[in-house]
Amino acid sequence: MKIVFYGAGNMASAIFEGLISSSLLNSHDIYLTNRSSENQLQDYQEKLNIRYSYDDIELLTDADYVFLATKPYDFDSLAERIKDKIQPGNHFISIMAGISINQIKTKLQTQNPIARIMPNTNAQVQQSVTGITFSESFDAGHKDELFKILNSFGTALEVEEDKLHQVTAITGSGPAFLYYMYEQYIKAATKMGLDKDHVDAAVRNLIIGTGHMLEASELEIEQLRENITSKGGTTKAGLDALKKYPVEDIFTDCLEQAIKRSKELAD
Ligand SMILES: NC(=O)C1=CN([C@@H]2O[C@H](COP(=O)(O)OP(=O)(O)OC[C@H]3O[C@@H](n4cnc5c(N)ncnc54)[C@H](OP(=O)(O)O)[C@@H]3O)[C@@H](O)[C@H]2O)C=CC1
Ligand SMILES: O=C(O)[C@@H]1CCC=N1
Repeated sequence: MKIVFYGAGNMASAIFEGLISSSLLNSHDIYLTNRSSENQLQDYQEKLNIRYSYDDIELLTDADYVFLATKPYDFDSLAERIKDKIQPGNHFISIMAGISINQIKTKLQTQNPIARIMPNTNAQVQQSVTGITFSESFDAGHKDELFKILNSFGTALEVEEDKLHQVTAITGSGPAFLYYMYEQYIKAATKMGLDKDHVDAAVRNLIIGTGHMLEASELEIEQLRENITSKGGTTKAGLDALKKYPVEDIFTDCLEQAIKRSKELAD
């Protein structure tokens, strides 16, 4: 199999690093290119043994899956770069937020199969939650094969194309929203009289351990929380303080704004 990444930035690298670690593919199945940051490609060649090129004919010839992994606003220049060099067997996989299959089809001037995916950077540790939607021309055999590829770096779920806006906000951007909360928790914790480095390490372990509990336990999240909350105890005191703030409203606003921006990018 030959997989090409147009764009080797934060999201693409999480995917190809996750793919290689999963051992579904080996590094020689993957080719990278970007706009101009050749030093990055050289680093990946040295570190992961992945080949790179700026020759689009070499890249696209015999490529089964071609990941479109630029920022949405760079897609026009990418489309100009490759539209005359597309090969019949190329299946395009866009990770770009907002840009529709129809827009991709029009800009690339192609009838080749196109899928849109919305992964997240947890792909790097094979834990991406990935939404996927297909163009009509994507046949069943290639759909199955692509699901195998996506499931090797997490869990893929097919959704209607117009639902990708929600997926983008909830799980695509989601890690950033959670990281932001953790940052605030660490900032607050460092005011409690402990050494900053210790707090940082302790909270990282707290987050990792809590994630493992979610994975291992069959209990609802609410029940897991209640199991920690003793009557008249410290947790209840802290939670009562937290409940004075409209936490759900804050996250509703956060997700609505992210969905709105995804729709704006589509326009
Ligand atoms: N970051 C995330 O968590 C997620 C991102 N996404 C989507 O992934 C896409 C990429 O985001 P991210 O990885 O963060 O962005 P980065 O800025 O980290 O990477 C963008 C990459 O695109 C390359 N590029 C730009 N123009 C061209 C071109 N004309 N030809 C080839 N390569 C080009 C850049 O190359 P160079 O360095 O040489 O300029 C760079 O390698 C976005 O569309 C985003 O919506 C989706 C889900 C999650
Ligand atoms: O911020 C963004 O637009 C991209 C899409 C999802 C995560 N990062």
